[in-house]
Amino acid sequence: MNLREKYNIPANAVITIAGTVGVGKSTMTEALANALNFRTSYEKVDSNPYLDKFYDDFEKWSFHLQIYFLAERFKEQKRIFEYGGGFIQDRSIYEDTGIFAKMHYDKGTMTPIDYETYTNLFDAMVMTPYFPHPDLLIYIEGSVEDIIGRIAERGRPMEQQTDRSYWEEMHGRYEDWINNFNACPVLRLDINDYDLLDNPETIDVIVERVGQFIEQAHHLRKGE
Ligand SMILES: Nc1ncnc2c1ncn2[C@@H]1O[C@H](COP(=O)(O)OP(=O)(O)O)[C@@H](O)[C@H]1O
Ligand SMILES: Nc1ncnc2c1ncn2[C@H]1C[C@H](O)[C@@H](COP(=O)(O)O)O1
Repeated sequence: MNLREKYNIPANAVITIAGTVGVGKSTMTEALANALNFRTSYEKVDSNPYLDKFYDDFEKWSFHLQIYFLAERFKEQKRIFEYGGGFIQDRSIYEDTGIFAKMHYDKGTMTPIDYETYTNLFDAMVMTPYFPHPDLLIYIEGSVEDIIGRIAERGRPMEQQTDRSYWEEMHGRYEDWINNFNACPVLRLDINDYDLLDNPETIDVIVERVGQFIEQAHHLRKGE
């Protein structure tokens, strides 16, 4: 019996991994997908034609980048649907609007008109009964110090040149966002409670928690 069957995780489940930049989403996506024998949906960074430009000039490129991400994530959503689920998704579509677009609008690096156009498009595409929400969102959290340390260690040049206050602001926004998030069930994981790099077997405990959580959420939905 494989891990997925052992912990009763449906073969068509869709699990999305959320959390601030550098917290460990891609690492978790890979480990969980391997453990469950699921497909992955990664956020591609190297082939993104706007990301470098955006980090150089937020005001000029924030709208273009959000539209690009929305299109990419929607294409991925379609792919997941076509396969009939069984996916681990690196970052949720909800963070694009709830964190990034809103933060740039609030900070004045996205104009009110652009923000309105973007949110109208987002709501028309995503916030409808026709858009399937994930079965579970795994939210990874950690201290701002640890996360900034990981961003530095990973060393993407565009992120290195970005002021520390950007990551601090984002970290605070994530806490508020997740406390009010209700589009699907949420399992919270603290980065101090597991270590996929030095102890890859800790994924077993995470899979067990995912199984229990999906089962619980299922019973809650049925009112049992
Ligand atoms: N458990 C861990 N312990 C220490 N470093 C980690 C751990 N998980 C991920 N990292 C490191 O943190 C950095 C960011 O991880 P990554 O998975 O790329 O984050 P994200 O996808 O959330 O931006 C990478 O350098 C990665 O190797
Ligand atoms: N919607 C977004 N707006 C601005 N920047 C974004 C958005 N989604 C992702 N990003 C950036 C943040 C990071 O620099 C890279 C990749 O994110 P990561 O959390 O490391 O997977 O893209």
